[in-house]
Amino acid sequence: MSTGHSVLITGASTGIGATYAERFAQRGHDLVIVARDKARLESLAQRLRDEHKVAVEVLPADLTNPSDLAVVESRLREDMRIGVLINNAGAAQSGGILQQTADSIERLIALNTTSLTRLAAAVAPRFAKAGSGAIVNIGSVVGLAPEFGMSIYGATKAFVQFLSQGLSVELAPKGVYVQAVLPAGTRTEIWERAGIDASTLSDLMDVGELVDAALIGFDRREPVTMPPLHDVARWSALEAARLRLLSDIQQAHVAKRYLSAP
Ligand SMILES: NC(=O)C1=CN([C@@H]2O[C@H](COP(=O)(O)OP(=O)(O)OC[C@H]3O[C@@H](n4cnc5c(N)ncnc54)[C@H](OP(=O)(O)O)[C@@H]3O)[C@@H](O)[C@H]2O)C=CC1
Ligand SMILES: CC(=O)[C@H](N)C(=O)O
Repeated sequence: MSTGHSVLITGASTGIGATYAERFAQRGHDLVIVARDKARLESLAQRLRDEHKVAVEVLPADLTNPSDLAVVESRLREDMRIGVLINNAGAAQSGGILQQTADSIERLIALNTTSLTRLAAAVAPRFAKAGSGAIVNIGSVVGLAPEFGMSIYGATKAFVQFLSQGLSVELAPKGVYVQAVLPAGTRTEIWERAGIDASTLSDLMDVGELVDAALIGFDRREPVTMPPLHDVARWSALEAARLRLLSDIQQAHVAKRYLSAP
């Protein structure tokens, strides 16, 4: 039997998104599940309806296609039952900027950042007006690691983290919860899709373990949830260092080290 609001999940045909769908269905929420592969969405939907007695609607969309994206945006703007957006759809790309093409880079940015931002922007005014609602954005620890060698992917994920923290500042006072979830390597199809042989990678996290931890962070209303980070004091220290750096920025004059040539 369904309870409470419904949840719209992007990238729900497999991996982290499909696991979120499973977990929210277990919690009794109706779902709207979005991805390109309609057959896979239908089969997941039927299983979740049968097993959990919730309503699951399939909304096939390629989020890099402006007209498909517009349909999902309208749905988020207009469907008053949707109380949670899980902004999960995303992809990675192997190689660096010298190997990637401008078109593949554009597609990656369109999916990982533009679509995620537009969906958040579509739902935020309704949530803010209602004084409730949650937006969950899936980033990655790679967004903290320019050294990792996935510059474009990492940059999209740094964007997701910054956006989430900024939206949290904007929307928390209006009763809207925004969570950034930062997984590390997790066992899903993302590797194969990016042309990376996952069998060469050690220690990938199980997707169920990842999503269960992310949902504990969600229930605690954490602004940033990093399931693979073992010592949370390290995140607090990074945030404190960032704030100290900001407090040393003096806009009116350059720092002394730039007052004379080398
Ligand atoms: N797995 C990992 O190691 C990590 C993953 N992440 C992030 O987690 C999120 C989910 O990744 P994960 O589950 O691993 O990846 P998967 O490749 O397993 O799943 C990606 C999902 O996104 C959907 N998707 C891909 N392209 C589009 C598109 N153009 N339009 C709509 N949906 C699309 C896919 O469905 P379909 O093909 O049917 O469209 C699928 O449901 C991503 O944002 C990823 O960056 C972060 C850190 C680590
Ligand atoms: C680098 C990856 O592709 C991975 N999904 C991650 O974000 O850790």
